[in-house]
Amino acid sequence: MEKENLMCLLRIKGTEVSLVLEQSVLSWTFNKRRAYRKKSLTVAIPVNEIVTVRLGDGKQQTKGVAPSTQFTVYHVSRKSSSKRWSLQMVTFTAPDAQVAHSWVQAIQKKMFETGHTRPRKLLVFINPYGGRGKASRIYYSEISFLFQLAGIETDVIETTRANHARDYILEADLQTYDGVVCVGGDGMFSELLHGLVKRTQSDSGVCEDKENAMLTPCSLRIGIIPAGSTDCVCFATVGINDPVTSALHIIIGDTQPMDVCASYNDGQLMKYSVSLIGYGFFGDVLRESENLRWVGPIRYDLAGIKMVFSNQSYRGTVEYLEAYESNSSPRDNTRCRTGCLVCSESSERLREAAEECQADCQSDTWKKVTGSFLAINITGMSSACPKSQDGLSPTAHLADGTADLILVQESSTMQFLRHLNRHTNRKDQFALPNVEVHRIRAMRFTPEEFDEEEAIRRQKRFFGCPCGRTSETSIWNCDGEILNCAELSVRVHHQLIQLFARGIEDTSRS
Ligand SMILES: Nc1ncnc2c1ncn2[C@@H]1O[C@H](COP(=O)(O)OP(=O)(O)OP(=O)(O)O)[C@@H](O)[C@H]1O
Repeated sequence: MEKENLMCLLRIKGTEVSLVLEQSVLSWTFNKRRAYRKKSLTVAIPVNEIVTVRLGDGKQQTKGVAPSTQFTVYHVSRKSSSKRWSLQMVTFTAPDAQVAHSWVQAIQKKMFETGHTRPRKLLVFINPYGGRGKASRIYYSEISFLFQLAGIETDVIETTRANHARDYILEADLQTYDGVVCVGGDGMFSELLHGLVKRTQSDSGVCEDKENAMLTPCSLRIGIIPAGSTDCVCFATVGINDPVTSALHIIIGDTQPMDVCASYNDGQLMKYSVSLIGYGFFGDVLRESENLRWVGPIRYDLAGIKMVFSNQSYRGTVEYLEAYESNSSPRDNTRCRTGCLVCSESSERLREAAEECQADCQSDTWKKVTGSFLAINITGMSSACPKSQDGLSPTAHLADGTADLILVQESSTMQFLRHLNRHTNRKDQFALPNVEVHRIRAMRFTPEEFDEEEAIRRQKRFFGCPCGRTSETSIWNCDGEILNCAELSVRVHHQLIQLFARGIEDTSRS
């Protein structure tokens, strides 16, 4: 770029501005205070938040101005206290066409220099039934033009059956893509997760069924355009369920690594998951909600109420491997936010400890808790959602190689309700005598059969088990899908996948 173009007098809607392009920021200052006195006089946008720049007036025709002297910058805009992003455009008028052309080239060059993580080609899966059929409309009316504007090529597939996306990823030639995107809910995300992790392991010759296998991290990133009835993964990684916000994170190439939990039963890989793996309460709620599908999304609330009052607990033994020494704990009252140091420093820490882990997993350093559990929850991230803004474990990290294990021992219905209620009122849900929480890297659970006396006691309860009979064991709820077993072991895989996201931005200080 010509040196004189780094700073230049231009016009926005007839008002003179000084436009400055620095290493990573484009800013303009209104030289006349009068017309813009209510607004900030200088506007600055990071170059990496520019979506595109084009010659022309971006449809804001200014009378008497030749379009060839104009250029338009399309960029991310955010309200200070909100996580919602939108697309803004601003049109500059240059003294002549040559100056306008040079500015476009200069901004494009800077975008290229800072934008090596931006995707150029994406594979998009739309679940036409996601979110009660709204996914296709959301994609075609709100998202596809954004990708076009940013010059991103897309191959779009509308799924025709469950597991269509997963199976496609397992077979297709993915070499030309920079990422895969799902337009749907958590179920669609889970399909992409399974497809990508399995595909990566098979391409790299890793046997994923072995519990102690070192899985190969996936190089393709996953984008989530939230369009389902549950979009928890999007909420916990972006901070809001808004399709346009997510699309803009994809376009500018944000990258958020993420831990993945692998669950095994009897030596067999059962599922991968990133948020909740729950036995007892959350397993029963899911099982019960399946019987209530006909009532719609409210089925989860109805099943939840029933299961709270059934107050069913399940005996067994939980063993876990604690996380390595680190500067975080589940009770430290911090939050995993954009640029989290605990996550970014975890790679170094875990690399050093990797060999030790291999040894530990076979040795005797497992800790043990035996009891009668109302709930056993393992969550790889906070599992925040619109209903519970801080989530199941508010301080959990997205990418530090750990999960939080929450054990809720048998208690009265009132005490359990108090624990559940604290997920929504920001009180400490772990500060109760029957609740404990541990930061872990692996866990295994062995159910215990109960004796005749216990069986009779359970049969006399007013609210029986979800299926109407007395159940010795619960089932596991793994990211909203049923694992029909009680014995389970779980292992956390550090930063196995990457999302087009940047974690939740800390907007409290802006
Ligand atoms: N074309 C299809 N037909 C039927 N099922 C599909 C199709 N495409 C995807 N699915 C399945 O639908 C399930 C739910 O999809 P998704 O998560 O996108 O929507 P949702 O509205 O959030 O779903 P839920 O009602 O389960 O919360 C996924 O598990 C996925 O495997």
